[in-house]
Amino acid sequence: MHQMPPVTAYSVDYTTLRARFIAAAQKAGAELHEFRHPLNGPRGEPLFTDVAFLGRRDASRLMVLISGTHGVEGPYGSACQSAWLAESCPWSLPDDTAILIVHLINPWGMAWSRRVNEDNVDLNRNFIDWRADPPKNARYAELHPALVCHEWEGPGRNRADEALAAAMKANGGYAGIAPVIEAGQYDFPDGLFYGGSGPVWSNRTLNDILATFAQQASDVVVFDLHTGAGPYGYPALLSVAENDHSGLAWGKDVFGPALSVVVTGETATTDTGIAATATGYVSAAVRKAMPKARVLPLVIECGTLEGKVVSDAVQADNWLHLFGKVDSPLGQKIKATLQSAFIPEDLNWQRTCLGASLGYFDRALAELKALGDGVTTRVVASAPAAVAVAQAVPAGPKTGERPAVEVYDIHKRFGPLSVLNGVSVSAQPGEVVSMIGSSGSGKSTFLRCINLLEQPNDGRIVVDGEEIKMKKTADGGAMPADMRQVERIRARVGMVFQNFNLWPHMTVLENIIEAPLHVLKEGRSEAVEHAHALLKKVGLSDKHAQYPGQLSGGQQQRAAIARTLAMRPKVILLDEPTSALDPELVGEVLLVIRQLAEEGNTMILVTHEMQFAREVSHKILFLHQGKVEEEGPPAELFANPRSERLRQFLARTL
Ligand SMILES: Nc1ncnc2c1ncn2[C@@H]1O[C@H](COP(=O)(O)OP(=O)(O)OP(=O)(O)O)[C@@H](O)[C@H]1O
Repeated sequence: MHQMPPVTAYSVDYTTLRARFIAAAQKAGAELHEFRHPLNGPRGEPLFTDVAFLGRRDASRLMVLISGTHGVEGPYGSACQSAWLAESCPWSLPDDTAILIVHLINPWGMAWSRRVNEDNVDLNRNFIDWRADPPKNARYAELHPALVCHEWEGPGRNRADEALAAAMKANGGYAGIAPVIEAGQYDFPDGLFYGGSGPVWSNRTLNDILATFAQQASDVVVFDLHTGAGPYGYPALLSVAENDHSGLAWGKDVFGPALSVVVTGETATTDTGIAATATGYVSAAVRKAMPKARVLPLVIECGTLEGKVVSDAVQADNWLHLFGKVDSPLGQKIKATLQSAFIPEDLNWQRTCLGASLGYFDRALAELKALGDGVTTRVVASAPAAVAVAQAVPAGPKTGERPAVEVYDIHKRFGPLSVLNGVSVSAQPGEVVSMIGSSGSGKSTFLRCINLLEQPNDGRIVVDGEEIKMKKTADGGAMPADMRQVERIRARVGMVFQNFNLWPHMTVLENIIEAPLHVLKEGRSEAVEHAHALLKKVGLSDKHAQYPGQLSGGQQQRAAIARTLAMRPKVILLDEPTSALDPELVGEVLLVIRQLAEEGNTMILVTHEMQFAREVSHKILFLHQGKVEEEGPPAELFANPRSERLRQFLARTL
């Protein structure tokens, strides 16, 4: 369904996006309305926020899609809106379900390629309660002179850069000052993340639109479509809220572990890449605008470049509009840098983000329709693997069944170095356990001990109810007693390595069928058929005849995952599966792993991708110096770390 989205390359031109959107909306039979912005675009073109409405105005179930809150991110949201409208034509909605699409709510920012609006306001800081005093951000005031310097280069700029570098050093890097900068501020109209001095045009217009089209609804799912935070090419599903509310439980019910909830607050933290310290989000606005409805506000956030790189691009753009000339060569360079920080000119990124987002839309719409049918089992057509993220009922551990794997009290020494000092873990069928911890804490060694790629010196390992027999060694340690049993059990434990470990002299297909043919003794045609199905699942149908050297790292890792799945493992061990990849290839692999989680595979994952671990895991183990220092469900462990060591680790990595 979403493997080849109709729009393959995003346009970054306002007029083109608008024309595409209107054409798609008309073809879909939507009711169209336009809201004229008071200012024009850079070529004098008039600017509008457009609204497409599908379904009956009195429908009680409503889905809302908002694009372009941060203008320059608009091409992604607009492409999603147009593609979804076009793809599902002709639309047939049940009487009681409607769709409201708000196209480019900050059209000025989109047309001028700015994240902010015409008043330098970050719209996602503007939806505060303007009857009260805006929040204070004293720490931003200290940083402001370093962030907003009138010189592009020269002594003043050097001093500003040095001051910023010193602030970063004192706070543990950019991650230490980002929560202050991105919290938003209401005192410096020329500053970054400025929230404004009152409701801006886009704020008022969104509220007008919701007052006109959304008042009748009682169950509402809202998507606000963003780019620029999180791992490259990974569209994360978030819900941002100042406090708990009924929509969040609904969201968890619908999307399960795929949904991360970001609870905001002055000192709140999150590993999602967005600012938990900020207020005034669109998510708050939509809830306020529909006080009687159950509203699930969602944000899709498609990761691009590192936080500091994106922030530098935003800072340069701020300088350009305050002190520079947009049409100078330097101005054009700054604009191009900003655009590529939010909309990478990378078809793979664009397709992945588009396809995954349409999957989320499908999922939400199916939920709304199911409410009306009184259907309790949620079913939605599944999208193809590499981009399918929004599945039916989210999987979870099957309690009451025999654990898929149990490991007790593992010890491992390398000569004098004691690497594991009694580590235990168990995973129920369908459970995803992630192991996190500093480099050298023993995570990989532990994983390798589970399938005896390393021989533990002590401990017990039980896979699918069968315990690996161990015998004592002369030095008082232990080793497997029966290598044939080890081989048999190993065949039930899949392993995905950091460096893929594909055979370079075999094609992708040969790599996948090799073990099923020789270890499982499957017939060739059965193995080949299964391999093709798995290649389809990981989005590599067309690569079966290629050699690993002809594939990108991300494709090789997806092929390696298909090879692991070919053995129909009881448990899959993944050892830092994305850490050897270029940043732009991480997202595609994470999406495949997330799909495996959602399909109910049992997995033990070693990873440094904290946000991802939080999303997909049912349980997280924090390892420190070869011991489990802390373990628990991700929400608890990340929000309330009990040990100082975990607190420090999270502060360093988030
Ligand atoms: N084969 C080996 N021989 C000797 N020492 C080893 C061996 N394998 C691992 N070690 C040591 O064991 C310790 C734990 O390594 P391990 O790779 O398990 O850590 P980790 O937590 O996975 O780290 P990272 O996150 O950097 O991958 C390290 O000090 C490492 O140098």
